[in-house]
Amino acid sequence: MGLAALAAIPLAAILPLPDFWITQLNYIGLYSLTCLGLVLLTGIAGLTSFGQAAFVGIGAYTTGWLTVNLGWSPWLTLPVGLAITAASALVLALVTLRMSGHYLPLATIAWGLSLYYLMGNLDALGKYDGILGLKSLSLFGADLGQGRGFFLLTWSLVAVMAVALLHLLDSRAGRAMRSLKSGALMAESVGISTFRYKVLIFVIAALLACLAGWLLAHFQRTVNPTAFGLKMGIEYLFMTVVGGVGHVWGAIAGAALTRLLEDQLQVLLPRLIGTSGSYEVIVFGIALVLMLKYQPDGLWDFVERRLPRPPRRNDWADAAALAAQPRPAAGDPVLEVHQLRKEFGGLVAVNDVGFQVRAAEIVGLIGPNGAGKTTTFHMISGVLPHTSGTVRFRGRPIGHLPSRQIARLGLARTFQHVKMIPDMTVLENAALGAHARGGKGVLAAMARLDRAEERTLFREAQRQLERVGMGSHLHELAGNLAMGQQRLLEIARALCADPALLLLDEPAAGLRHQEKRALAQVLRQLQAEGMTILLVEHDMDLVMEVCDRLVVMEFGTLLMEGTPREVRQSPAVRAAYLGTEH
Ligand SMILES: Nc1ncnc2c1ncn2[C@@H]1O[C@H](COP(=O)(O)OP(=O)(O)OP(=O)(O)O)[C@@H](O)[C@H]1O
Repeated sequence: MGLAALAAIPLAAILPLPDFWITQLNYIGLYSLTCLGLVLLTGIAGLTSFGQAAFVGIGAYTTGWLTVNLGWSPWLTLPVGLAITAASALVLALVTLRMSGHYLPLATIAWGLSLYYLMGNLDALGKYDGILGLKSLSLFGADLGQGRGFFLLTWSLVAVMAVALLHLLDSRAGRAMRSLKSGALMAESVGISTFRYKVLIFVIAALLACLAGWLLAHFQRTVNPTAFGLKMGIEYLFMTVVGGVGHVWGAIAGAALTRLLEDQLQVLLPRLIGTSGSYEVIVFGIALVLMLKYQPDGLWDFVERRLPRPPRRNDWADAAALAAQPRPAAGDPVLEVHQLRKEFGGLVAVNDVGFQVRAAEIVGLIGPNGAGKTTTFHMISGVLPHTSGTVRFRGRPIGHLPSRQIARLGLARTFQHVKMIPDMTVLENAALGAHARGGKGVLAAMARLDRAEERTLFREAQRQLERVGMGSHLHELAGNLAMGQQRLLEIARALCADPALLLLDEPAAGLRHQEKRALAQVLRQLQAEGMTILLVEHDMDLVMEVCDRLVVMEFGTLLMEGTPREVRQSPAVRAAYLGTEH
């Protein structure tokens, strides 16, 4: 589709379209570039920005000032504009992206407003009159003007950027980006630095806006603050939402629909109403409300749901295997928990608990509801900081490390409430688990230089899915899976990390009898292959069947440790489960 779009551009340029339509298409192309950034920022990463127009302004003013005052070639001003944009976006991202909830959109509004007033008040930038007399772009001596030449350049850039973003989203880095909207917990647990990816996305979106600004300045041959204010920032977001904020092609659909509708309404509405005025704004407002109610995922989502979704072509069957970590020798201590404590205010959720897990052992952490099992899991895996105590993984203290670093050391986990990306396929979800075993970044992905690594990641994902009996679901959307299958997918994702220790939080919850039998089989098979497993589980049949040892907790404290037989015979454990005194 991307290549078809690229090929269609020269064709469109030679069509006998009136100049008016070429101008319209040029505006649509310019808006599309900024909207492409917003797809990544808002649609993929879930970060709302009203400040994109300010980055368009940086691109436009940089080239305006340098070409008019210093006589630079516009082609030299582009890297300068991109550098200024990257630096300012980086600073803004570092300051704002740790903010949660409404604070980020508010910060982008503040950014948009302050840049607008800065541009409008600086003498050097011509205050509110702006900079006049820019030259149009020329390439190899040919003036690109405002017509077909400019059309070719702008739409080539739009197509290249759209294809680059499509490539990016279908890559290791892209999967990490697509995982951001579901919260940081799962992504960090597979070794992804969510903050780093958010910053990257913010900078990419700003660079796309800057590129649009550079083009716009030479298209309009004048630069003034109106085109870069908050109103325009809101309009870019509006276009993207209408087009389909989660889809690359939605950016172009939104820009086209908005521009064409705006233009038609500006002519039609005053005729219908009988007086002139900006009535199109009111119609847009109503349209947006209706759109958000009836088609919240935008125009392109409506189109895409009607397009066939061919399964990914399997090109990884003969890919090389990923390098694996050396396994600890059977019997070596893999996990040592000592005097681990967690206080939530006055509540002691985990009270100086200690136990060990040795290599190739399956240990069950059991206890009644609220005993502190999940909290213990969270502390071991770095999700929650502990109040006191130590955790050692393969002899190394890990208590102070964030979860993504613990994951990278070889500790993988699943969650009590399954965490997967519903609109990614089962295969892609599992491949997320192997994130830390790959290294290709954003640029390699955009240029499709990551295919060899991608094949190794998918080969591993398929292998692990087959290992847990999910080999026939590779291309299904994870959101369509039954609960039991989702849990197996989480286990496969954890296995993709090549862990030395697997923490499974209630893996049998929601599974049917047959699925539980299959799970027990998988766990025993993993153990036979040398895997070490610590699991929290309420299903006593499963626990008694697969575990070598059990650690029993009650009210945050360690009640007893022993073999399943010893635990089954313990009056204290029975009393704890029945809720009687012991
Ligand atoms: N973030 C939190 N803030 C305050 N209290 C918490 C928090 N998380 C857990 N708790 C409390 O800590 C105690 C232990 O909870 P935890 O979820 O670890 O138990 P659990 O053994 O995993 O229970 P279950 O089997 O029901 O999942 C409970 O009393 C719970 O209410």
